[in-house]
Amino acid sequence: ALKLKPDYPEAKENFYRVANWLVERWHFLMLNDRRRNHKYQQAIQKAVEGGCNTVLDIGTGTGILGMCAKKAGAAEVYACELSKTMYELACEVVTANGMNGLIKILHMKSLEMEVPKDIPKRVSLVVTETVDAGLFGEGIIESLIHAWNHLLLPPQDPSRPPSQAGRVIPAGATVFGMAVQCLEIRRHHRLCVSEIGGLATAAAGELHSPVSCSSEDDSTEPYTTERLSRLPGGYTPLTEPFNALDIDFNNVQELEGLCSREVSRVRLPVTGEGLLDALAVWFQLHLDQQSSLSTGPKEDTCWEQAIYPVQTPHSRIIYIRHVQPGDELIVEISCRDAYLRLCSVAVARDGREFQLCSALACLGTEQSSGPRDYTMLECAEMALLNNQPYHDSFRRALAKLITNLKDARSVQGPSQGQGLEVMPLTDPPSGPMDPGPDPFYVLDVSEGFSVLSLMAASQGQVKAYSSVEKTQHQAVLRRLARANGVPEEALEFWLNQVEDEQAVLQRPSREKLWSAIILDCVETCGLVRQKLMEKATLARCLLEDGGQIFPERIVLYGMLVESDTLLLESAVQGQEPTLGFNIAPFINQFTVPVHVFLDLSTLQCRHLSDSVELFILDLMNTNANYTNRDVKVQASASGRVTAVPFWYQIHLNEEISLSTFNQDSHWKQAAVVLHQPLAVREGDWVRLANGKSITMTM
Ligand SMILES: CCc1ccncc1CNCCCCSC[C@H]1O[C@@H](n2ccc3c(N)ncnc32)[C@H](O)[C@@H]1O
Repeated sequence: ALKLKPDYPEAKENFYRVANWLVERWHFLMLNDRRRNHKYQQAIQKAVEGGCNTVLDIGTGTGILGMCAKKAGAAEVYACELSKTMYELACEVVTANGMNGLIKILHMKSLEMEVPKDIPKRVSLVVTETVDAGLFGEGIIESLIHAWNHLLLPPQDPSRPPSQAGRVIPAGATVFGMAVQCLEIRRHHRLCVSEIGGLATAAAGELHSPVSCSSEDDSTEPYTTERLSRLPGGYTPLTEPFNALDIDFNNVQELEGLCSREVSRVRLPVTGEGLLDALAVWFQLHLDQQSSLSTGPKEDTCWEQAIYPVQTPHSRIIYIRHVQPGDELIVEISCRDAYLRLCSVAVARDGREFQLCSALACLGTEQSSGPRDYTMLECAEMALLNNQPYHDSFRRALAKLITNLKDARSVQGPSQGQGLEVMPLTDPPSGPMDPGPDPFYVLDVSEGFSVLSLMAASQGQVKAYSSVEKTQHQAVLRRLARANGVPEEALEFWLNQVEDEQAVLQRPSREKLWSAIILDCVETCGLVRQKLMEKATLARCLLEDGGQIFPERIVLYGMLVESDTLLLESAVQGQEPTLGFNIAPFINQFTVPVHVFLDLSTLQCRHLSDSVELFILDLMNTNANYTNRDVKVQASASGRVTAVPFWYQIHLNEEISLSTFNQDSHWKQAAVVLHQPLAVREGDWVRLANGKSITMTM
């Protein structure tokens, strides 16, 4: 589609989504990390000069480590890469750097490689950086066990010359952990509020995010990742960093023993007072005896840390999770199924131990007894639930609308049917029950878990339709309804009755129209949802007189910033960071101009302008939109504009609006990163021409 109509916005947006998916953002960070590249190059050079002259690069990515080995003088260099996109890219890069035919690149996973099928004989050196923030997440343990058993010469020992011995770079790793208090982490993993939008939340029961060490079901992952140094609101260390694990990649017995190693327990003196929200984990990668790379929160490293949220039964959360100096935190460390698992199992105080989570559960040894006693919400759904201003704004806007409609009715009497024949989705209540005043019909088409329909139903005289689909989530809403005195029949689940989303926007019953339709406009990542305007246009036709869609208007704001951080995450900055190898033009094909999931409040950047209104999406009458309005922005300081971050003011009605850029917001922000930074002097005017997705022409 892009070739046919290059400026077709939808296709462009989809291409960027695909590019984002094909090549992970860390490739840019890694290749721009000149220190990391230089350290690997030094270690490889030393090994090759020390006699390792046959090399295998596992997970070559763009091929940079393989090329280091070749350049260091290795006789034979092999590389393997499991991603097709990266494999093809590595072939181009190696050729462009004059090493075509000198490095044999295989499109396969190292575990499938055999001697002599894929490489003629065992190699004396394996180099790899197949690690993620939790160290083992890219399968390095499994890869190295296989490499030692099938691809590497036997390890160094005095009886053999170095050229006949095998070794690995990195030589090993030291894993550190630290207990932290951090509100930003807490609000993504547990319910922190006892009331939202006028609804008491206790009846919701246990709510957990899908990040947990203890539960067996595969819908969870043991850890999530965060850049601790960039989290809004920061974090408070509750213990000193502790050594969680040491691993020697040159000792295959140790590698094989890792997964069967019994669980180790550490007792950590609590050194700070606060709520125990999570364990943060990072590591030092020892490339060889002399040099190492660290992913710690204090380093000015670009890497994230692994985060193990403390999942404690809500009932016991308060007095146990609040720790203070003098307490001891007991943590279990295990490597079940090749993932590093850390679990805070108990707090020791005055000689007694208070369990945080059932120790057995931490090991997943106890079979999950019966249906789990909690409900799983995505992290973004949990953060939304904790966003009180969001729910209060909706509650006030809904109340205002219902009041206006009641007043209008008392003036003109009950609204007559429009007489239009439509496919009835739910017949109005029939039978002896007193018809009472006609209810107001409210439809919530939010994505994912949303309590807005229940908030509408709790206004009274409202029949609310929720688009919540999962039975577990519907059960939570029903429990909340009962606990908050909302009659059962005031809340219906819509998607169970209709086959497709299009039908969702049909009329509630034979002759009724909707009083309000709640749309979900902005994705958590910071972008407007696709097809929003089409949905709004359809929804508007289904409103009764005086009815409203929420929000009625979205205003997009942006500003000019100078941010090296965003540049380093978006494109390789020339040949210098990549040891002089010509890699940038190849990997930069996958640069995407729009960066999402940003925490703009903590992004290192210089503001080069005030925030300005970029464009308006008027959902109540689409033809009022300025789709390609030009905006002029005046530079408030001199510098290089590298990006235009943007966010939204969501207007529910004339008086009530909420921003997607504030500390309670569950939304992250997005930014357009310029292809070429633009030098500006204070006072310069910059023209931002924006189409559907903001493009920058200056
Ligand atoms: C301080 C390092 C650091 C710390 C914290 N966070 C990130 C980093 C940076 N490292 C990220 C690399 C992570 C991705 S691994 C790099 C490339 O290797 C490929 N692969 C992975 C396993 C594998 C295999 N067995 N056989 C062949 N290919 C394999 C992947 O397809 C990927 O393209």
